[in-house]
Formats: sequence, C-alpha cells, structure tokens
Amino acid sequence: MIQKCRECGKEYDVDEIIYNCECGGLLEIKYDLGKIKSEVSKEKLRERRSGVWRYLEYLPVKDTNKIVSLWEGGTPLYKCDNLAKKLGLKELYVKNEGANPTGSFKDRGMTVGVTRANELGAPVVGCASTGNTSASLAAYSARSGKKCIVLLPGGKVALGKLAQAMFYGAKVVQINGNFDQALVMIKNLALENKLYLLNSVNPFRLEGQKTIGFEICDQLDFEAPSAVILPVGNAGNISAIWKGFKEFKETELIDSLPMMIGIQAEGAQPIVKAYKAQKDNITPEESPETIATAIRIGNPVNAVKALEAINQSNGLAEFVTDEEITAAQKLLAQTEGIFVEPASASSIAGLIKLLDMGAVDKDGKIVCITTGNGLKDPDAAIKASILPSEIECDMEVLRKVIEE
Ligand SMILES: Cc1ncc(COP(=O)(O)O)c(C=O)c1O
Ligand SMILES: N[C@@H](CCOP(=O)(O)O)C(=O)O
Repeated sequence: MIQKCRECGKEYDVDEIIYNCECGGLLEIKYDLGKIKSEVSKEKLRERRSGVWRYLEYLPVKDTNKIVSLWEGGTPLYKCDNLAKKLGLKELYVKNEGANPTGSFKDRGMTVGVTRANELGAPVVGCASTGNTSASLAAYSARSGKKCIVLLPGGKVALGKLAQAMFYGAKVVQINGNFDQALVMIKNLALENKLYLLNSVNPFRLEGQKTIGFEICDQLDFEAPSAVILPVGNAGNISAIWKGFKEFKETELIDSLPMMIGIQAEGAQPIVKAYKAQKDNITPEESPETIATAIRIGNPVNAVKALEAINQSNGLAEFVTDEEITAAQKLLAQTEGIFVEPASASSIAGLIKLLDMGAVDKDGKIVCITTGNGLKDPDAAIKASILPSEIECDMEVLRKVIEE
C-alpha cells in the first residue's frame, strides 16, 4: 500500500503526511489488488457485519485496534417503485446516505480518516466545511479524544449541521468568505503542522467513501448498476465511488461498471461547464450560490478526478436549478418517504432532467445517491412546505379544517 501522485506517478510512504505531491498533483492510495483478490470472496465479505469495515482488505489501515467507528455505512438501498412508476423507469434505487451516524456520507470517510489520524498519533484534526464534513469530523474526533477545528463559510451552513459541529465540541470558526476560501486557510494551518487535515484532499478519507460503490454492488447481489447519479461539490465522492467500482471489478467481484453521472446546482457548476466544454479541468467560479448549501463550491479540489471518472465511465454531468432541487426533494419525500437535504435531492432532480433530455436509459438499473439527511436543513424544508393551520381547541373547527 502506497500513496501515489495521479499526475507524475511519484510514490510516497503511507506514513508520510502529505496532501499534494511536490508537483501539485492529487494523491491516491494504491494497493496490491492481486493480493486482495486472493484474500476476499463474496461469501467471506457477507459473513461480516455490513458497513465500511466489511471491506477491510480494501482499506488503508495497518492497526485495526486504532479504528474509530460509529458503525457507519450499511445504509439502505431503497427500491423506489412509486417514483420509478411516476418517471417511467424500470428499476430505480435510492442509496440513502442520510442514514449514517451523523446523517451524511462523510462518516464513511471520517471513520477511515480519523483512524489514520489515530495511527499517526495526531492530536488535532481540522477541516473547512459547508456543514456535513464538519459535523462528521467533530463527532469522530470526539469519539477518539482529539481536538477538532472547523472553518465554515459564515451564514451559509444549514442549522442542523452547525448545531452538530458545536455540540460535538469542535472549535467552530466562521469566516466572512466562502467554502473555497476556508479550505485554503485551513490547509495553510495543516501545512504549518497545526492540525491533520481531513478534507477530501486527504486520500485516506476518500478510501472510506469508496465503500458506497462496494456496498451498492453488495446490495445488488454483486452486480453493478447501469448508472449512478449523485450530487457533486468538492468532487471527492464521485471520484472515490468510481475508484471503488473499479477496484471491485479488478478483484472480480463485479463484471461491469456503471456510468457515473454528476449533478451540480446551476449557481455552482464548474464541473458541468468543464464537462460540456470537453475540458479536463475547471475554471473556478468566484461566487457560487445555491439553496443546496452543501454543494455551494466554486473551486472543487477533486475536479480533475471527477471529470476523469465521468469520462472514463461514459457518464455525464448536468446542472439543476434551485427550483428543480426543491421540487425533487418534495417528490422523494412524498412518494417514497425519504427525507433528504437539498443537495441530495439534486440527484433526483438531475435524473428527472436527464430523462426529459433522453440522456438516461429508462430500462437500466439506476441508483441515485442521496448524500445527507433532510433534518440537516430544517429551514429549507419549512420554507418549501405548507405551514400548519392554527386553530382553537374546538372540534367543529377541527372537522372543518381537515375537510378543506
Ligand atoms: C449532502 C452533500 N451532498 C453532496 C456533497 C458533495 O460531495 P463532494 O464534495 O464529495 O462532491 C456534499 C459535500 O460536498 C454534501 O454535504
Ligand atoms: N460538502 C462538503 C464540502 C467539503 O468537502 P470535502 O469532501 O472536501 O470535505 C462539506 O460537507 O463540508
């Protein structure tokens, strides 16, 4: 197991704390997949409890006694027949990552990332965040007795996420700036050795997130879906999940790969623009804006990897409007009983848009990933709801109201 630069191929020992190669390229964890193939089998994996650590052989951990876990992963893959019928689809699934311990997919990354911090003996961890990364890191650092510092874009973090980061005991600092600026600042602190950085520039964290791909295949009886649709912000998740699918295929646990479809919000779509212009890197957006605050990101650090995942998989990238996001959020809640935060609903909004454009095969096996729980952002949900009627304690009035 080594850290390897995706750009120049330079290799680094796994114990070296480094976030970018000296050439500036992003790092990836590489394994001896031949060895893993000889060690794992579908049956062996199935004997273990579901969750991130079911896939231990594929994870960069040396000392299992150092694992920091809140039982993350093992999230439901709902077959959504009501929604499928409405949209004219044969087979639609929602992989609901909102069911993780802190309510988002970030927990999969943090169990591995904070375990790495534990192995390295790092006493302080930190991140910049639009909300979920901070909520998750705060929880895992509490569990492992580490100090946690989070940098947030002031006034742009959903209430539930802010409450989580504060309540788990992190030192929360809000900047008068956006997420992209916060990430530059916290990375500077990491380079000054003030903390161990656990944003998605950290390749160990992303290894945990690739288990979403493993788990989808596992839940589909070791078959890959035809398409996976997910929201894209800093773009670590789509890259990680694609890596997961490829590793499962290389170790012969699946025999095909899905199209990776990334969805961004209209006001924060650097990857969509680059994809449509057939470029392999983005032009950063200076003032990203969307109701889906989790993906309000203009300069995604993993953009190159995400574009590669999309292109390698014959996938695509599309944007959706805030109105389409809110409509999809409601539709999913009211047809399937699944309450997700706005960013997550962009996967459903994207699916609807792509179906209208004829860009998705209606007969395929489609998986939409919903990345965060609806309770994270109560303001957005309440704004989009019909408010309760208020009445006196009078049965006559009540009867009238319920008939309206
Ligand atoms: C709920 C939610 N969905 C999607 C994303 C986007 O994930 P990524 O940054 O890995 O692209 C994030 C965070 O970025 C998020 O918090
Ligand atoms: N949506 C993210 C943004 C940060 O992304 P990361 O994957 O680099 O941590 C968040 O929840 O903060």
